[in-house]
Parts: sequence; C-alpha cells; structure tokens
Amino acid sequence: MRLDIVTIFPAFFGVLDVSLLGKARASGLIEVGVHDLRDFTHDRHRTVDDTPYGGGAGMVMKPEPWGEALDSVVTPSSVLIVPSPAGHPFTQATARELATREHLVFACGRYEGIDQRVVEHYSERTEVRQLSVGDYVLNGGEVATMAMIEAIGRLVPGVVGNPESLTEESHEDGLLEYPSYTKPPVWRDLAVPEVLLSGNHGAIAAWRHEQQLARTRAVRPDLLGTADSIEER
Ligand SMILES: Nc1c(O)cccc1[N+](=O)[O-]
Repeated sequence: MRLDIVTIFPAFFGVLDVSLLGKARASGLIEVGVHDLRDFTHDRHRTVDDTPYGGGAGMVMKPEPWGEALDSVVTPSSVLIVPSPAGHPFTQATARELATREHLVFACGRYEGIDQRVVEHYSERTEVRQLSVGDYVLNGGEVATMAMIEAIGRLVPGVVGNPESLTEESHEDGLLEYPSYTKPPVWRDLAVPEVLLSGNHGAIAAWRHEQQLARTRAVRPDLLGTADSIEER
C-alpha cells in the first residue's frame, strides 16, 4: 500500500516514522509520501488561501495549488480522501475496506476548507471520499488523517504481528470489546473475575460475550439493532 499526504504542515506527520507504522514503512509494507502544499505555489508568499466568494468569516484554500499538488500524486486507481466534518462517517468497516486499496491520497484542508471545485474536478478522474472522524470541529484535516492512517494501516496484512489480536477489538464484530485483566489476581482489594481464572474456555468466552453486550447496551446502544438481534448476538 502507498499513502500520499498533502498538507501545509508536513512536519506533523513525522510521527509516522515511529511505532507500528514506522516498522511497516521500514519493511516496505506501507510506503508514505508527505507533500507540502506550499511547494505547489508560485508567488513570493507561497499563498494557499483567499477570501470566500459570497463573504463570510475565514479563508478558503485556493484550487490552483491543490490541483498541481494532487496532479502530482493522484492516478485513476487512487482513492482521494478528504477529511471533512461534512464527510461520511469513518468507521471500522471503512478502515477495513480502505486497507484493501493500493493507493490512498489524503488531502488535509485547513481554514474553512478547500475550494469545492477540487472535489468536483477529481471526482471525474478518480474515487473521492469525503470522510469524517467525528462530529466536532478540528482546525484541519491532519489529526483526522493520522487517525484514519492508524486505523487503516494496522489492518494491512503483515503490519500487526498477531492477526488474531485484530479480531477481538471494539467495533470489529459490531460490539464494544470486553474488559481485560492481567496479573496480579488481586490489586488494591480488587479481584480479577473468577471465571477468567477458571481455565474453562467455554465459560470464559460466554462471559466475555456477555460483557461485550452489557458494555455496548450501556455505552453505545446505537450500535445495536432491534431487540431480537441483540439476543442473537
Ligand atoms: N471534524 C473535522 C474537522 O472539523 C475538520 C477536518 C476533518 C474533520 N473530520 O474528519 O472529522
């Protein structure tokens, strides 16, 4: 998989050289290119924004630098991802789907966003996905891009050492994950649930599933379907 990121803050993505994704890059499983949008400007001030047509507060990112920057990386087989509060929700299912694609390009907008014609132009040439990581306001697309890259990158085959660890996580099966415990068996008078020490794998699996259901009902009832489908889970 190759990732290309276009941003006015390229240094923000230095963190991609460490941790899991750093290893994935070193092993060649994931290639990453970070591109400074200002390198695609031609004026002395390296201008990337201007005032909005129709008035209003803030500035809008100009289409010209974006066109030159994206032309340098986007191909017909790319997926151009534009993080946006107005985007479709980015979920674990989205991450799983995007982890199967060969080339993802992330366009990190700032200010009031990118001139809409950029999305319109590239929608004629490749797959464009406007995606949101949450219903709150960020100053730009960089944090959202990092979250998406982490969620997607860890699902690329070979990135996570033990693929088993990917199957028992929140949202993988539509439920929140069960609580986890490790040694010591008692800590500050708090004991690990007996069933986990029983060695009875069937009872442990049943307890964990019930914990998933209880947590999901309590914290994220929106993830559950109708009442009967809850019982089926
Ligand atoms: N929420 C938000 C934003 O305010 C700005 C850029 C991207 C996002 N997002 O992906 O959710």
